[in-house]
Amino acid sequence: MTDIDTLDWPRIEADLDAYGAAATGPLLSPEQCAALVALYDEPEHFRSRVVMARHGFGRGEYQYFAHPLPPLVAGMRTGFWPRLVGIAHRWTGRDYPATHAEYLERCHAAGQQKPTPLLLRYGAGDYNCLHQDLYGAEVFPLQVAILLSRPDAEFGGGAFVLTEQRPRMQSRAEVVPLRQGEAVVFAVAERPVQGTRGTYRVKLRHGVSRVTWGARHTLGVIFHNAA
Ligand SMILES: O=C(O)CCC(=O)C(=O)O
Ligand SMILES: [Fe+2]
Repeated sequence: MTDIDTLDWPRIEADLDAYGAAATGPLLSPEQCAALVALYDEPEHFRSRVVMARHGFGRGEYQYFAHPLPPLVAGMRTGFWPRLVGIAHRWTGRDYPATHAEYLERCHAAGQQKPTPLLLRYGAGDYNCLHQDLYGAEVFPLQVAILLSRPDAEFGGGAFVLTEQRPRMQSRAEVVPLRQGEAVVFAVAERPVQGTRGTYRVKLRHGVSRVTWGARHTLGVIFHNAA
């Protein structure tokens, strides 16, 4: 695994400000990716399973991790946190505590106790409709998704897609190509844009285009908990 602190943070931060999303470069090793994928078939790690077609969310399924989170998953939350709080503060004007553990206390006070990190599994024909991962009033504005499968070797299609809705304008789409073990950091729901007459906010949604063959797995890391 690459140390989160050694990722190219000036470039990631610049991409986040410009596009609302940034690929990190290599993060997890193929062995770590395989170990996370293997967890999917061990139900004791999870608090709930969602079959996307049943809710109109798309096609495919995912499971939310239960407490205690596997160390690698917990490490993604605590490791990314100090690198994201400055950006989140600039975007929202809110102050965030130095550690993710302290932020969880804020989530708990807001009635959001359930862990939100999740493992997603897509097969041929599956896709994830454009959405925002909001689970209550407490929202941390950035999240991370890590591709665990090898594109073009284990699956085809299945692009990570973001759309951005500017006020009174048509939507813009952004595709973030990822390698196995690479993460994308992206805006949960909105981001500020510097306009000529001050700052305005654009709405973002993310999803995954249709997987044309094979199996695609991702680890989703959301920093706020769920009600
Ligand atoms: O599978 C993906 O790439 C995206 C999953 C997702 O929606 C998320 O992590 O919030
Ligand atoms: Fe999502």
